[in-house]
Amino acid sequence: MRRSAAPSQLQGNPFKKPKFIPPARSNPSPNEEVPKLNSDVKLSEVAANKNTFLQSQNDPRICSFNLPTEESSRGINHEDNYREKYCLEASAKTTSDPHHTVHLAPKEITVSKGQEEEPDSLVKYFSVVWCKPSKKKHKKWEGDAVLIVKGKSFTLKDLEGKDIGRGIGYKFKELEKIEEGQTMTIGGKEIEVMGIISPDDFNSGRCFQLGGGSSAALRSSQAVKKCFSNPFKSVCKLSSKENRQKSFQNCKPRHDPYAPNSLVMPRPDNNHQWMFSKNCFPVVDVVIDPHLVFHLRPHQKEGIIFLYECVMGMRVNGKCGAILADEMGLGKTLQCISLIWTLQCQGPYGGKPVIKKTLIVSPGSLVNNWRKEFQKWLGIERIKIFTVDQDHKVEEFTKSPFYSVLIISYEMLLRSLDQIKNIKFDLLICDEGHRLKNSTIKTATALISLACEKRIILTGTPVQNDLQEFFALIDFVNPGILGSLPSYRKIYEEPIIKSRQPSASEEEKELGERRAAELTCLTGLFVLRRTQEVINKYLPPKIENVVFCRPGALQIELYRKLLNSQAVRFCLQGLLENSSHLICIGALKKLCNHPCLLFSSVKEKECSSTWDENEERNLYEGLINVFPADYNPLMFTEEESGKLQVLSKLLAVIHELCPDEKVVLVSNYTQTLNILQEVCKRHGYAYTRLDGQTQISQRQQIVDGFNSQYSSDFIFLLSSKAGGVGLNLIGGSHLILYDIDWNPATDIQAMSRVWRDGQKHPVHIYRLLTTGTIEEKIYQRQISKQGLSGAVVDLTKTCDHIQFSVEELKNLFTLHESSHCVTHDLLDCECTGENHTGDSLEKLPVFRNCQLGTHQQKSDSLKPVSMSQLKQWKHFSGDHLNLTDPFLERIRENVSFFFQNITNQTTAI
Ligand SMILES: Nc1ncnc2c1ncn2[C@@H]1O[C@H](COP(=O)(O)OP(=O)(O)OP(=O)(O)O)[C@@H](O)[C@H]1O
Ligand SMILES: [Mg+2]
Repeated sequence: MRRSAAPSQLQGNPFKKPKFIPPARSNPSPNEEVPKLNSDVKLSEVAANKNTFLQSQNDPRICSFNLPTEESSRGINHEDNYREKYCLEASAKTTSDPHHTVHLAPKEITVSKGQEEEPDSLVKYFSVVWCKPSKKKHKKWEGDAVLIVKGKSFTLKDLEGKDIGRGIGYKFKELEKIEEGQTMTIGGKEIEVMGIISPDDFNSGRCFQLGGGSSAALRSSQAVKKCFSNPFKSVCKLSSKENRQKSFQNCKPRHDPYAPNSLVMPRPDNNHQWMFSKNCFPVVDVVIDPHLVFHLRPHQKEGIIFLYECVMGMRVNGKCGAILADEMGLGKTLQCISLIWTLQCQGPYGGKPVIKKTLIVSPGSLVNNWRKEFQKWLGIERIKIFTVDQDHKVEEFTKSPFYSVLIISYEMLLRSLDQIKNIKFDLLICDEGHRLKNSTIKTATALISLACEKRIILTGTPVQNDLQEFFALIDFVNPGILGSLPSYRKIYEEPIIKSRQPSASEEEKELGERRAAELTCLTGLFVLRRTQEVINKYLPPKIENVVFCRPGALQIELYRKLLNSQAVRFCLQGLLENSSHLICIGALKKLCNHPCLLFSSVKEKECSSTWDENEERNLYEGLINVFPADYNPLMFTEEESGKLQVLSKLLAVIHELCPDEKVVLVSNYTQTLNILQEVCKRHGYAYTRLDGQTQISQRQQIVDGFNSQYSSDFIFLLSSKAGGVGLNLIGGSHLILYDIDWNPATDIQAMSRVWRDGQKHPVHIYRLLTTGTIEEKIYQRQISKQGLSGAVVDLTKTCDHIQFSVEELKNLFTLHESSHCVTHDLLDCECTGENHTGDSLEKLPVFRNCQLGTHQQKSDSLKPVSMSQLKQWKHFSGDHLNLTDPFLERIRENVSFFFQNITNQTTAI
């Protein structure tokens, strides 16, 4: 029989070959069975939570069988090596699975009408080749497939996971006897059985990775070949024997690996040496510059080892990408700088540098922050940095031999793509790289087109909430590792999503969980996320307050009027266009910030030509009459807004009690910032401002100015959406969130700007909400299950993405005038607001602080607090304030309720 087109026929039968080798297992001996995951290892836990299927990405129980051997990690024995510990744990838990059939509980075995024993639960899997039925002796096989036999029925799936044949009603005995080499006609296709697939290989999806064009084994072998032919060619060329001998003699580590506290990178194993050390250079220890090590936090040392292993292709065979998804403020920048500096000066083979040029792409507002961080950690002499801006073009970098690092914004990158493409970069770092989650957008396409193999994405946002976005990020750093998008969808996304439906069968649930676990395992090798807790101990205390401000009399009157408007009533009857409720919500939010904002909007609309047709007419009608006849929005008063009154008093007390401290004042709206700015002026507070309109080139200057101890600025006005991401505002130790966003990520991003490394003072955070209004509802949504689930951490998600039922809209459009705090009413708390000290914190489960452990998702500080966590906070009504907090004391008469939580309470406030 002639075998032709099926890929497995060209490569031989994969199921007769050694099984799929997990990519990072770098040196399995040829005869060694690759350990499979023991089902005892509770992989199902990983997927149990619908939204957290990848939460244990780096769970050592799953992945650590890929960790380096004792020999290969010898060099880092000066450090408390977290991996060694986990390696042992994992080896005890891994085992090979000899079974090829799945026997479910015997009670499921049924007897058919014909009394033929027909256990429906007995499922077998085979690798097959198929073609259309023909009488020809020499078959022309058209493709590989997976045959799934269950009872009397079967399904044939191609290697992209699509069903290509189905049949029922076969004789059980016929199907039972299927064996290797057998040919048969089934479902209109002729097949030949090539081998048996273990349930484990099927459930994990590995059988789809083998044999086909997207096979992981094939991919990695291709990648190996590619790397082998070109690994470090550009940086370590040797011409003559003489040169080589000379170089060999000079092969010494750049820094002493045995010095106390030295940080030494893992040595490459034999397999790596065979692939990459073409000139057979001796292996030399790569040692991080002690100057840097002195400053590094333990998690940063681990992060550098992780990044090193990834980009060196030591974790995933032939793949050199990584995602560092540490939470905000953990120092991703410093970890990358350490990596760049190390690879630029050193390498494991003869000490030759691994990289020459690095490209860093970041949001415009962070370009200069990168430069500053390089200077901060390495000084100006060690490394030459080039930042691209209006006056410094890429050409300058190209012409000069001095620069080794190019830093450019995403926007500039698009403009200079042609020049960038002509430069050979050995390392590409994309800061705030979650923007590449959509591979069709221009920036992503541009970056994908760059030839550089070593790619790192940095992001403070977890990457695993949306399976398609996850694919885009993974495929960017390690192209092809998850196969093609269609096959990824069939093999991972569809079963995982199906398994989360309430209607999913046990079988579907199990399959989804196994696929999720496999995906986790595969990607966890090069995705690392640690949470804020790892640096808490280096930070000063943080006092977080949620402050419920009583609305002003004018606000209440206007609020009632808006709720009685025709527009709101139509919304509640479902009579208006889809987006009408957004207009109503927008108006209520403006009113909460200050009535003058609403006044201006109404006046603006009245003058607009579209006023007559506009739905806003239904909303605003009669509203102007509620304002005093001579109302002038420019002459607004603080008393008209509950929050503004509180803010004004807060600023005064901070100014008075802490004259050396500064305040970051955040709003999502430019117009509101204008009001806040006016307040600063009226009180004579020196301020600086950064919003969407601020020139990118000026942003770092503004930040530096504020952070400087010599600056006279008291207040930093920040539009969080416009420029909050990635900024370090440690000059401020009080942060006031003036308004609330639907997306908790926006608020959390803003709040993380001050409580970070380098902060000297205790940090006070005030979140202002107007009691009983829509702001409370938005807050409740943030902290409720509904808000906590799903991709709440995605900064791009806006209110437009939220679907509201009429019931929810009714709740949104209700003003609770008599409650001190609707949020507290909802907590099921028995206290009456008399200085409740919160439920015992001991009752809370103890969460591990990094992804390498369990419960990672729960301790993720990017998640807003939950309702039950809020109940643990101290809380009290304004009337019962009985704390020594002088700041709260000063605002109590305008506040109906407080929640307070203190982290790191080591020193008195
Ligand atoms: N080991 C360290 N010692 C002292 N300060 C540090 C250390 N590591 C980082 N920092 C400082 O902490 C601040 C935050 O670091 P960085 O900007 O790199 O955080 P990040 O992880 O990129 O956060 P984000 O996700 O918000 O961008 C910076 O000012 C940085 O200089
Ligand atoms: Mg950053």
